[in-house]
Amino acid sequence: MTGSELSVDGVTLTAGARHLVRDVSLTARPGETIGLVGPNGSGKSSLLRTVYRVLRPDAGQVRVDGGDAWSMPVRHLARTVAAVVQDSAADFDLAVREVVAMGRTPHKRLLAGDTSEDAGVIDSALLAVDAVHLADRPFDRLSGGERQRVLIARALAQQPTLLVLDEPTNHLDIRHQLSVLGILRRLPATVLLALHDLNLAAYYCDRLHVLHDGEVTASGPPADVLTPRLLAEVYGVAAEVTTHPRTGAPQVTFLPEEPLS
Ligand SMILES: Nc1ncnc2c1ncn2[C@@H]1O[C@H](COP(=O)(O)OP(=O)(O)OP(=O)(O)O)[C@@H](O)[C@H]1O
Repeated sequence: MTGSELSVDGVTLTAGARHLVRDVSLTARPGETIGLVGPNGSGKSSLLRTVYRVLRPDAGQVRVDGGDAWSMPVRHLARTVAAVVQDSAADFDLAVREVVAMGRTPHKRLLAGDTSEDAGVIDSALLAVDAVHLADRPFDRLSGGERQRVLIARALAQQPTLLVLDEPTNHLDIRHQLSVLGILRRLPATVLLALHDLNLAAYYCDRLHVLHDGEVTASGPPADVLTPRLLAEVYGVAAEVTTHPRTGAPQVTFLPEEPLS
């Protein structure tokens, strides 16, 4: 598995008279982990939808390895881009292993069964998200965090070169948040993910893009982007940013408006 080059050039997305995303440009180089951060309603999910081809931009272009993502044959797109979306309505009447096996579909001929290679990829994906013990359980009876891990395993089994994830740590306990983000960071694939937790974004992402009211207001390495000034402007909160003495990553401490006592 290698990484794709992603280039979002001047993408604008509207709904009626509203701009959900306005003239957004960003890049992800092969193998980079790129974080999209910003307040609720700032346009993160909408922008991601233009990348994994659910919402067509009104203007601008999404290019993957130089080709227009919106002109690619569907099968080629499915072999290239995998998406893990928020609260997907995935009430599959399937066992967990079958859900993960769906990730292999773009690599197979119609109605072909699983090869031993497919089985190995599925096993590795289940192991990566700590879900081997769930393999035979019905997907629709899992907890929110277990489902999320299985959907991430399905995306890993797809072996994409570009992985797009909307709040992948949603529902996950802290151990699984750290392990999933560690796995994503180490993948050779290029990863674009929306995250709310700025400290996790700072630690695991090579670069961040900050969205505010549908526009990118800052881009760069986390230490350059996550400044008290930007956090005040974009989120309207006071914060202190230090460099963590052990991880070397920026660490954001939010300062409540009023002391508790
Ligand atoms: N189909 C739609 N029609 C109209 N408005 C929409 C539509 N989809 C999203 N919006 C609005 O667009 C804005 C951006 O939404 P989006 O879901 O992209 O934000 P977000 O940054 O992902 O937010 P969150 O952090 O809450 O998940 C919001 O104000 C939302 O209400």
